[in-house]
Amino acid sequence: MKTIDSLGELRGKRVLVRSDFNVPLDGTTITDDGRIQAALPTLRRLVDAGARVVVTAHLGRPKGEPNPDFSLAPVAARLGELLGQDVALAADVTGPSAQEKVAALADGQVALLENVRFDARETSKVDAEREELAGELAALADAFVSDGFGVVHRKQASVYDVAKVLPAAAGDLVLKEVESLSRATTDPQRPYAVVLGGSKVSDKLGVIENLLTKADRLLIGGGMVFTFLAAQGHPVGTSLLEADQVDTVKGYLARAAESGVEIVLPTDIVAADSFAADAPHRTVPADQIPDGTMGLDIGPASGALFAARLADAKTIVWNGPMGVFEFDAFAAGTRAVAQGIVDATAAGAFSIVGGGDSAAAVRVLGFDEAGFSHISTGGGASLELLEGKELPGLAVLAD
Ligand SMILES: Nc1ncnc2c1ncn2[C@@H]1O[C@H](COP(=O)(O)OP(=O)(O)OP(=O)(O)O)[C@@H](O)[C@H]1O
Ligand SMILES: O=C(O)[C@H](O)COP(=O)(O)O
Repeated sequence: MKTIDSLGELRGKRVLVRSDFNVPLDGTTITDDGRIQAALPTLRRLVDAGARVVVTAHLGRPKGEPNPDFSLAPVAARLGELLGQDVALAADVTGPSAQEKVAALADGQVALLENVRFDARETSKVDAEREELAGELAALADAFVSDGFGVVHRKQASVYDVAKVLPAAAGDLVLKEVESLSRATTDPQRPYAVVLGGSKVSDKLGVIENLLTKADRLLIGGGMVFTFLAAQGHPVGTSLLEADQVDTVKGYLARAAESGVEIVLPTDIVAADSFAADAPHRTVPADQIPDGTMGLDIGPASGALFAARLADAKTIVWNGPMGVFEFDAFAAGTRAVAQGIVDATAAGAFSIVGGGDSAAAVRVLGFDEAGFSHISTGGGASLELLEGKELPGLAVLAD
């Protein structure tokens, strides 16, 4: 991929940077600023080079129109604190306010455009519509740096189309992510263990198909578990279940058995009466989830089992929390897996944590990031890379 060096002298040049500032918010408070921190090396490098930096990013999934709940204002404030300079926030994406903020930039200053998904053309499936927005973004800059790793799997105007119009390069975060993740895809050291959890079950079930040909062990937790338990004929109460995927999962189990891939499922589950922080709950055998209860975490025996199956692994990929870790009562499984990965890493494994919530869980639960080899800012993006798919936002940066 082309790098920032290929863009030549940057002093006085307007450089458009695509970052991924899709951070978790509680109202207007950022609960985990990991994605902003991860964007700093590229932004500081451009600032130090004297570029006039114009950042574009999205937050959440607003429906193609301005919505104050999805404003990047909290991000502009936090970014300003971290960079040690005021970051002006444009009130629009490419309109008069954006043009005015960009025109006012001095060398080494940074401005942020408002949530690019306030413009419906950003995510349009119609090429001409995305290209039109990309043209407007390009008019604000002389060069483009793609550094929002978490969105490079999206064929969107600010990720993909704009890179075709301006001289374009990959930022330092994108390069670092691709390099680290490729260690798990090209010739991983074995045993290679993948831990999957979270709630985007249908997205991630597809990944399993591909991983069955690559990994030695698949450890399944989080909301993913219940479709597996159902495939084994067990009751799952009111737990998260992809009923139409049960047959597919039966196929995965059969193929794993044939090909010698070990699928590790929880043996106990924390079953709650409702989806609430203070819901009454108890630990039950995984094959006996009582009617009317929902599994919100893997149980303590499963946490220990998962840690044991990670202990001798040499490559570990983890995506998706083991339970609803946002509630204390259901965080123990995620904590046990995180600790298991930290211990395996200390014993020499190469470990990757991917996914917005998984990375946030690591930090919120108090783990030192240095205990993992790589914490990816990408969820879907890192999984698609691990699957071996071509990512539009990377392909467009090819040298
Ligand atoms: N048993 C469960 N039932 C319901 N939700 C669960 C369960 N286990 C985990 N979750 C929820 O899954 C969510 C995270 O899932 P998700 O698939 O989005 O992971 P992620 O790490 O953010 O990856 P990505 O970046 O791809 O979204 C958390 O908010 C957590 O509460
Ligand atoms: O949070 C993410 O995974 C990225 O920011 C991409 O967001 P999206 O799934 O809404 O495209």
